[in-house]
Amino acid sequence: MSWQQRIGAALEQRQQQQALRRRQPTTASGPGWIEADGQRLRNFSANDYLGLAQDTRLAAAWHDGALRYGNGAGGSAHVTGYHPLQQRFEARLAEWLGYPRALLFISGFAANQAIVAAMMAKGDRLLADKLAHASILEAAHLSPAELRRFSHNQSASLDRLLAKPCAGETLVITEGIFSMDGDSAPLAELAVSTHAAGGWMMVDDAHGIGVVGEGGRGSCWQQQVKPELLVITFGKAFGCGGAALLCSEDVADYMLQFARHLIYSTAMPPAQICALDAALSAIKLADSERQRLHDNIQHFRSGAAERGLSLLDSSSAIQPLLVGDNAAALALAQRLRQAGCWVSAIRPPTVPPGSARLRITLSAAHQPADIDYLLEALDASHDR
Ligand SMILES: Cc1ncc(COP(=O)(O)O)c(C=O)c1O
Repeated sequence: MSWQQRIGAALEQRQQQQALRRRQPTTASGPGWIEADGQRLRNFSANDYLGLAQDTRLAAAWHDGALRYGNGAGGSAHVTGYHPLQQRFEARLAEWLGYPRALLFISGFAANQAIVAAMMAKGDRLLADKLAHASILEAAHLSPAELRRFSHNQSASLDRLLAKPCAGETLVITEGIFSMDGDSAPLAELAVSTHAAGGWMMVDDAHGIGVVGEGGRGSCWQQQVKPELLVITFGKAFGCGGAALLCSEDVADYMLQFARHLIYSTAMPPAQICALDAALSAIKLADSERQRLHDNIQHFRSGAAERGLSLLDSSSAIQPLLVGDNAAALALAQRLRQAGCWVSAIRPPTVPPGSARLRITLSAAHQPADIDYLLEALDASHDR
């Protein structure tokens, strides 16, 4: 088979499965709104849970930062790209979350790849939740360590895997709030099992940080759990981009030697760090936004129940409506778009086969009337 035939066959297969992915240019159009193809739509697909992605405080900090410090970091943090702003912001994050150290990464995907690659060696064992994010599983598949997956959120299933002997080290990985299902991991139970077996725990709290826990400190804070490795990302509630690992002094120093995504990649631009610093200040003060988001979630779930719409069991800002069939999920997303709501259809391989869904996300930027509008549109468009 030639390159051309291989690529053609893969695309054809995706097409036949109604799983071909396409991107559509969109622009933000005011908090909670998006513009696509000249149409302004209510946006129920973003991870901008607190409405910070368009916050002018962040924009001003980014703008001022670029004027003062330039556009790019100019090199890896190991060369000339480690700006004092980064050092200060890392210290601020560490203090906020009660860890000795924080290390910035340019994205959550890069952080997960780097951490798994640096931690895991041949003979080790990586135990990941079945629904762990692609960035974790991708890294795990590339790793020489053995990968086993435990049933979603089932500590008994994790216990069974932990009971098997392993000559090397064990790392258990889960998410705080799951990106596609919106439910929370039983972190305390998983931590007890992991530590009883002498393992370490890594939690990716991309969807919990800023949103849950006292002052937005995330799922681990909320559940009083302190994993050895905590990953937070800044593309969601922080309204920006980038990620950080929270860890011990030794782990941070170890990562600086062995995390190749840190060593061989240009550091985060200082102006972006200015915006992140402003985002952290905003998040610390965002109790009313978190309350509004919580109210929006309650409002949506009770409206969905009244209309007989079956949502997955989630109390987070991620409210999936299971459809099952790929084509049906796409058609429903299309009908909603015609009705003025942007909701993404998520299909395999992002989610398990047969579980295509609408991934509805709510934000503090939504008004109750926007949510009523979506509920009416869902009621009218969804064949149940
Ligand atoms: C759970 C989880 N981890 C990691 C990532 C990747 O983060 P980033 O978008 O910063 O690369 C995502 C985002 O899509 C996510 O949902």
